[in-house]
Amino acid sequence: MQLLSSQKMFNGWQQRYRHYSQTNQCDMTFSIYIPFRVTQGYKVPTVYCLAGLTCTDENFTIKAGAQQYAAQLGLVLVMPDTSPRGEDVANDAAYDLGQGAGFYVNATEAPWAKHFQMYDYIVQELPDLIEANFDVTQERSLMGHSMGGHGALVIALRNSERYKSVSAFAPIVNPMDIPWGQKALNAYLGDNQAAWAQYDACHCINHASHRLPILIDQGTADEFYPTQLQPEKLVTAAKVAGCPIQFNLRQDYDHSYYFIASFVETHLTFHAEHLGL
Ligand SMILES: N[C@@H](CCC(=O)N[C@@H](CSC=O)C(=O)NCC(=O)O)C(=O)O
Repeated sequence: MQLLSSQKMFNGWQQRYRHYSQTNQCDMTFSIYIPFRVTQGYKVPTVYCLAGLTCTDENFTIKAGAQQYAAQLGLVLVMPDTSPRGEDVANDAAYDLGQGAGFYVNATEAPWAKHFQMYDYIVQELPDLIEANFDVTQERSLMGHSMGGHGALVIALRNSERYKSVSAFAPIVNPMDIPWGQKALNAYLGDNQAAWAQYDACHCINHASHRLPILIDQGTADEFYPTQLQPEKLVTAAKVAGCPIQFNLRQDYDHSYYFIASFVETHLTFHAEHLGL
């Protein structure tokens, strides 16, 4: 791992690293917030924060205002990139496919399959790297925004023994049924609907072996709410599946990081409680 930057923040450290990813076959960058408690010699749990379309590891890091709460609660925050990147990595001119739009899937189709293995990267390679190199426990939670909310929900529901809780801001919950999802799943997985279903939270929730707690916040003024997000579909599916879900509709909030910053304390407190802090 190569340290790219390190700044003191709320008595802890905000850092950025680059490392070679065996899973994605290219260099990957992530950001991490390490609270003061770790510098005192304690191991603490980790919350992985997955960002949305067009984002890097820096959007959540810079705009969400999460570090002050992570410092108070004693949580490490890990902000991964949203896709593999580089000149040798496939891309598309559109903002919703290719670099910056990995959709947290393991691509099976050319030209994406060689590098776009973001599901395995987030589930296995990145936690292995974090847990080998930082003073964290193996207790983890996931949160995400929009495409990152989709990633957080799918990964937590499919690997519910690995996570204590999952939360999302304005998540895509039923990608098989909305334009962003149909475009990405078709490109990355071909037209195999069974493969698509493995990356659709409304389907995955029926197979979740543990009933892990879910928190979702959605702004009513979000331009993507009616067409791309529709989180109520997951609320209905969760109730049928018997999964505990808390859904907050937030009046007049939009899709931006101003919305996330307004409720990030609530989400981190939710995770801290389920992580036993
Ligand atoms: N049309 C926009 C779309 C990009 C966008 O809104 N990205 C969101 C996530 S949307 C779902 O995953 C985002 O988080 N943007 C970055 C930010 O810092 O706000 C465009 O013009 O690109």
